[in-house]
Amino acid sequence: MADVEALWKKLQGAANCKSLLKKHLTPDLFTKLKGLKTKFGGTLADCIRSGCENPDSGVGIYACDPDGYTVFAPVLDAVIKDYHKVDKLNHPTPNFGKEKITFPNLDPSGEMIVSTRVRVGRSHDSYGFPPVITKEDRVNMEKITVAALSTLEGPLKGTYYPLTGMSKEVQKQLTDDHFLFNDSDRFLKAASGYDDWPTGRGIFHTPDKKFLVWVNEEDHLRLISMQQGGDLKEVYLRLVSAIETMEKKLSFAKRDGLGYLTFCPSNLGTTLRASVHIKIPKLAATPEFKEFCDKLNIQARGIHGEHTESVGGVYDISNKRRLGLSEFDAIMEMKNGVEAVIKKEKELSGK
Ligand SMILES: Nc1ncnc2c1ncn2[C@@H]1O[C@H](COP(=O)(O)OP(=O)(O)OP(=O)(O)O)[C@@H](O)[C@H]1O
Repeated sequence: MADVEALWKKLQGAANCKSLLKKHLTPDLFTKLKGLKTKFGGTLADCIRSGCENPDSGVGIYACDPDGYTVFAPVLDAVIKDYHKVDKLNHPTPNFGKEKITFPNLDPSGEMIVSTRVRVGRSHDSYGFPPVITKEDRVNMEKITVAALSTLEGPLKGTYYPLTGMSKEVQKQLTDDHFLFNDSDRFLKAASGYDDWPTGRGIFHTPDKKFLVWVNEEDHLRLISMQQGGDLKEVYLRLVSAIETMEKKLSFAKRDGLGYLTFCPSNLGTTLRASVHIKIPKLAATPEFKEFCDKLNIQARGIHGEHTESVGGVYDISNKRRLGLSEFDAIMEMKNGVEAVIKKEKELSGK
């Protein structure tokens, strides 16, 4: 209890903090929630530690485990509604809309889009999230995930490479090439995301690295499809095929109204982030860039992941909304946003 009180005091003292945690964890709610525990043993302190220690957090709260979304719903629901801009938590049942994906390459000339990537997160429903799991849990989860992955066939057939024992050079190269994660996000670190690093973590990928799975990074699983250029249709359909196959092999955490559950509430619902790395030096230099993206429900990031800077006018543009819409709608929102970005960049370049 001393822990949660100290964290609360820190949050209260952070005058410039603009996180959703600070906005929605009222003194009343704090009093109501501070002594509760989930069935995985998770506490409010486990959820808010990162946001209290990093007052510059945008969201500031993680779920300690799948049950945290129920036990700490009074604060998490408010944060979720605010982040995803929804009034109600009535996420629809999954709908990938495979038969409706007929659009052509988003950048047939290949001049602007460097690469396209779509990812989803999935959580084992019988394990907690990083703040409440042990080293043994991580190893067990790795085992069941890898066993399921090893049954994939055809274009999804690949090999699992554990982080333990992987040389620093190989790790760096894979990370620089945008395939692998690292342990450098201070928000995730404060949320126990890197405890027992690198035990239980690894990457599965096909020989061509077009389908990859991150094991025990931020989420228990991240399924990723990516390739050079702007063929979003090919990238998305490959991912859907992988999701449908993995669903049959593992049991994932879901909640009515919230969709698939992930460690960070910003990811739940579809858990889908579809992005392009795209050269937009002109548009990005305009003062209205952020507003332009906001209006289209898209988000711009640097090209080495969230909280990084752009390099040479190349930005990561992705759908911002993941909850309250279907996977198909999330993909269409990203596609329409990217098309608008391309049009604007061309206009500004006089093309
Ligand atoms: N369209 C893309 N093409 C190539 N690499 C990409 C693309 N989008 C993202 N990446 C790479 O994927 C890695 C992970 O990025 P990042 O952490 O921003 O997103 P994420 O995996 O979707 O997770 P989160 O949103 O939780 O941070 C980074 O190396 C990033 O450069």
